[in-house]
Amino acid sequence: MAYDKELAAAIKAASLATRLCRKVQKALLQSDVRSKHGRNKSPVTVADYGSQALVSFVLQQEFPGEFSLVAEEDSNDLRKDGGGEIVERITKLVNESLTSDGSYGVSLSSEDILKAIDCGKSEGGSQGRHWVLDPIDGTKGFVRGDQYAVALALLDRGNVVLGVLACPNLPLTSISFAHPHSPNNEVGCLFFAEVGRGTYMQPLDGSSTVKVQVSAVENPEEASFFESYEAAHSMHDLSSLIAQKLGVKAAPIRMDSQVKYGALSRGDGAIYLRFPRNGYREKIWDHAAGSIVVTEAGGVVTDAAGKQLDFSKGKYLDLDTGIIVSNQKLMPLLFDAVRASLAQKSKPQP
Ligand SMILES: Nc1ncnc2c1ncn2[C@@H]1O[C@H](COP(=O)(O)OS(=O)(=O)O)[C@@H](OP(=O)(O)O)[C@H]1O
Ligand SMILES: [Mg+2]
Ligand SMILES: [Mg+2]
Ligand SMILES: [Mg+2]
Repeated sequence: MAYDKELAAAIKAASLATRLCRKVQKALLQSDVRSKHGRNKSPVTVADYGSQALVSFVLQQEFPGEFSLVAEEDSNDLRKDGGGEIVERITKLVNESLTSDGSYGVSLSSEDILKAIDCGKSEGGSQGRHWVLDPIDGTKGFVRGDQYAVALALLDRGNVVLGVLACPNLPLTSISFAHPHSPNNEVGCLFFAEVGRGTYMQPLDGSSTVKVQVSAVENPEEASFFESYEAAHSMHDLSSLIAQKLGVKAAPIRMDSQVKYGALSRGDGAIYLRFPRNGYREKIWDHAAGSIVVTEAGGVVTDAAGKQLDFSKGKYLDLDTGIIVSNQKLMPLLFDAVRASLAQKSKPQP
């Protein structure tokens, strides 16, 4: 089919990147965590950089000459004084991952690594093809030892046409409230979706593949919902008002990153609510892979005004107030509850 070669390359790149991330998460030292310059001082680790360098390198090998990548990280902080040691660590990690795979027979220099990271500087847009990468989505979760994802998607003329979501800490079986976390649960899932062909899930070793579908729940009382782990990333009070209006009974499932989209695509919960605080602009790499994984599993992803997400405008998503995700049956009810809750919140308090 249309994107078979791209899908195979994306699965390969994301799988290699998760090997690197798992290794780093196991041995995570505080010194591996840096604050990004400027905005919000969000954390970034050797694994974010290593994952981006690996995915960028693999995609360039697979698609020489026709390559555009929009990715979260850049090498600016690494090139500053004192960055040498961390670049060496990243280089070692990337080379170890490439050697363990054996496909490319190369050893990259520190400069090759910095260049590979900076290949992610494309602005995207509505023309041609662009890869979209979040090398670690949910870095805060990663550092905490919780959920995170390597999220890779392909845009073709502004539309997401494939997505791969590798979730190294997500149990292979449902995490819904009926089946709470169990320490014996095997973890590590990879979701992939191609436009018109559905969504599939594999264990990270690729040993089997199952087609997944969003939950068929029609009664909101039986639905459960996901939201950001970090209260700073989404207004939990607004989500709980929406849930209350819908009649949702279960407590929210708070999880980092696009793992929420993956879990929703296989029916672990039926609703994902994301309402960033005023002024936060959503980036395409935080939603591209997750959104196709959900829509190809039969779900719906819109902004709070009911409009489809538009990935064709460059690095940012231009959207109304928030992102809501659910199945087709619940969406009209959810949309009404969102509208009523937003109106209630915007009324001056007596
Ligand atoms: N203020 C604010 N509001 C909304 N979103 C923000 C904000 N700051 C950061 N981010 C982005 O959130 C990404 C993490 O996803 P989640 O919010 O789903 O998970 S979590 O709550 O952080 O655990 C996270 O992705 P990563 O940087 O890749 O981890 C950010 O892109
Ligand atoms: Mg980040
Ligand atoms: Mg992210
Ligand atoms: Mg990230």
